[in-house]
Amino acid sequence: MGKESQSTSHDQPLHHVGSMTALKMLGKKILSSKNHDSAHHGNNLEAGHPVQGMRKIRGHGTHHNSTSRPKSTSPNNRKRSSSLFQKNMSSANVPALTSARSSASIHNMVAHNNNPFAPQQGMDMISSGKGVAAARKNGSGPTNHSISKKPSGNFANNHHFLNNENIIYNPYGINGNVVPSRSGSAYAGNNANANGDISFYMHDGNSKIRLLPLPIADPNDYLPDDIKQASIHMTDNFVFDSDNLTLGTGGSSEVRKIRSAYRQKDVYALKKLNMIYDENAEKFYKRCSKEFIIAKRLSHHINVCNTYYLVKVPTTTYTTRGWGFVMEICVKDLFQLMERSGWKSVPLDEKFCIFKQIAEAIKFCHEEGVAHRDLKPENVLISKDGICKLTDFGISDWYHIEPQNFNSPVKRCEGMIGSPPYTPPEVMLFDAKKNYPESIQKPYNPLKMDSYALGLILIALVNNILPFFESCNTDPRYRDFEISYENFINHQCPHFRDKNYHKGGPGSEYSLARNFKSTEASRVAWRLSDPNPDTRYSIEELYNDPWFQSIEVCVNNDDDHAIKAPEIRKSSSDIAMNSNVNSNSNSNSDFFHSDQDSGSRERLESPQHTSNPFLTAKIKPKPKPRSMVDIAQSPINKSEVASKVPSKVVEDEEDEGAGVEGTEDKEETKEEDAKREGATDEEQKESVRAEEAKESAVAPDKKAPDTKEPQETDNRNVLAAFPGINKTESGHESKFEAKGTSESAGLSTPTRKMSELSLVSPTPLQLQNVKGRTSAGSMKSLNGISSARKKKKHPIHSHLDIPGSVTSSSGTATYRDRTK
Ligand SMILES: Nc1ncnc2c1ncn2[C@@H]1O[C@H](COP(=O)(O)OP(=O)(O)OP(=O)(O)O)[C@@H](O)[C@H]1O
Repeated sequence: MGKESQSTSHDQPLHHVGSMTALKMLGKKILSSKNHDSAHHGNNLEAGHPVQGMRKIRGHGTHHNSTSRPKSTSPNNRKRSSSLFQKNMSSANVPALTSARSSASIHNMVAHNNNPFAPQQGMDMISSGKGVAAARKNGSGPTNHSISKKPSGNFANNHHFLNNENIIYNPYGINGNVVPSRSGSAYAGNNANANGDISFYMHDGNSKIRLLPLPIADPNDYLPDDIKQASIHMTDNFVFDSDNLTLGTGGSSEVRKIRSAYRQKDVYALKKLNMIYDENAEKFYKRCSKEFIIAKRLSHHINVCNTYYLVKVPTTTYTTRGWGFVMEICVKDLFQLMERSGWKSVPLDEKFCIFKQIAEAIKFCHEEGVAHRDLKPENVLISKDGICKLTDFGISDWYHIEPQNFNSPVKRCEGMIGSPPYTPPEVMLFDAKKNYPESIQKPYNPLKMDSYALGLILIALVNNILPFFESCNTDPRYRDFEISYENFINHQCPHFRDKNYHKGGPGSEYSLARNFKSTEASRVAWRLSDPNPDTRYSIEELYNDPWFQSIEVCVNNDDDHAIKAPEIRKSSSDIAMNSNVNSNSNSNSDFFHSDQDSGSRERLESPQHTSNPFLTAKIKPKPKPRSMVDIAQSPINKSEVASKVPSKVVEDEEDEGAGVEGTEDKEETKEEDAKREGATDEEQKESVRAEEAKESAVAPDKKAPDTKEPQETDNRNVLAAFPGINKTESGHESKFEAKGTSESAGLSTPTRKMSELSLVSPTPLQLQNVKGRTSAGSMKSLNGISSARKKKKHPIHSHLDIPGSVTSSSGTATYRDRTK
């Protein structure tokens, strides 16, 4: 193995990439897009040209029973990467923490990737062997905001250097030749406009970006019955955050902050999904619905990021029309923690806790019949409580030959997928760029992909570096690792690979074992990252390992942790009915509602005649919207006011026990009511115009609508007709969010750290942090903590409490909590 490199400081000035300007004229759009990293990363990163040659491979592997055997990497392959390298690594001969780009052939992404849980019509593409892959692109993506560009060239010259860190950040391993564009958007193929789809001309400031053709499909058409949704429009119940905050970007998505339309404090993430490459609309819908189905079904574990809804997203100044996932919002991803300068000082037991939480998530996925297949730090989110949450099931798949029969064997895969170096060597053999002979490309076990990635993550967590760039013999450092591995077994521990062997692993004479400071821990890391998949630890073996069992974690799945599920009051039926009434005023709109989204809308408009079994609810017809003249003559709708009374009573009852927050929400609502009732005629007219305009676009700083609409009761009926809806959410309703306690806790200090920056109540994690720094009296002063909170297990580690390179007040701004 190579030697560890010396840390050298190469501070670089912080470059902020400017936001794109929004402009929409004559069917052309340039959407504004703020970069989030400049706001959220505490490190000083200088942008540079992405590393050429670094890659993250991501896509859908093909299954063994595929008729065609696709080659892996193609020019169209999806690329995404994050890279942390030690500075001077070339001279030191050892790479620092890296994650490399991912790419996968469009043609192999979904081969064998069937979706047994989707409606039949949705299965064609998924089992056809044709898939999609997306590239994370260079340019203005949020994560790239804090990195500047250097001329692209050889590998060593294209690192992103962290301030005071000898690691380099290259989140997407993007080729510098790529024309910068908004991250997460798709490039059109040459024939993108061949069908005359006018949507081609609607773009985000880059002519290569495509939009879905109109009408946007109804998500319910692609979902199995049990997770069909009452509300299919994001704007039914959510609004974009007016800060226009981008939380992250991926190869096929942009993640933005949204808020409940009813409780402004309730924030969620919207993963807006983009078409990729030459993907057509149908492939897009099937790909995205599959990801959603997997994510939704896994949304009942504390270490899995909750995915709530698959919704239609309108064209707004924030985003282009399409589909998106409404998700639990997190603070950052693990990669962003690991790149912080303070990461090196994080105690090992905290790192092991993170590792075990990720393992918990993977174990859960496997128990649910899903292989993640793209496990890496970027796909582990950290909640505001410091809890690890697995996300991004874009290339996950059901791994049983018969997906619904968990007794059926594991389905083997073929093809290049995943993210080097987390992609194991047996998968790298399918990388077309490596030109390995087909004879050595063997179908692989997708579960062992997850084991290997876990091992690499553990090594990266502990060493603050990644041991190599790619897990294949074209990487000299990987060859070193293989040789070390064989040496250890041949010369020191011949039984190391034996089942139930739980004696010591490699010691400090091995560079990739040294920092574990325990041969028990190094045993687990090495067993998981065994180059040989046949002897590599399975998740079951990992859980049998005594050292792994001894790791103390902050949270368990049965802990009473609060995940505040989105409140759904309006169903799409309400919108549909409104759309119908207002359709004349929206004829020129590019909002999907205004177009002939007739399939779903017609059903929703007349539920009593619907053929959709999910819409047989006794939907009380919504009162016809009042005309502007009517409103001008009589600003207050008496019938509406009357109908509010019982509705309010119900809410009051519900709010009992909801604590301070419920009270505040009522205050907010009262304010709004007062405002509305005091509005002038002109304001009322404006209000109506705004309501009508909702069909064409969502205003950037849209206020939460009236929360006391009489249809609330009706919507309960609607929701009652959807057995799957809110199933996950109801069990996780937040039991605590005291108001204003962070202020009393004195957490707003100039040198405060990230976990202290909560603008509302401190999390248990924060309480733990505060406990370490304040007296018991101070703890008691953190009042407003409900008994429910006290029941909650206190995390024992401060996973978010990792200082970055920037300690000045300007740096403090970068710690802004995105979940507020
Ligand atoms: N729920 C969330 N809360 C906060 N940030 C998020 C959330 N989901 C995703 N992100 C951020 O956005 C980034 C991209 O998300 P994700 O990996 O799901 O996108 P993707 O398009 O599937 O990526 P790719 O396809 O390139 O692997 C994440 O790495 C993370 O930083």
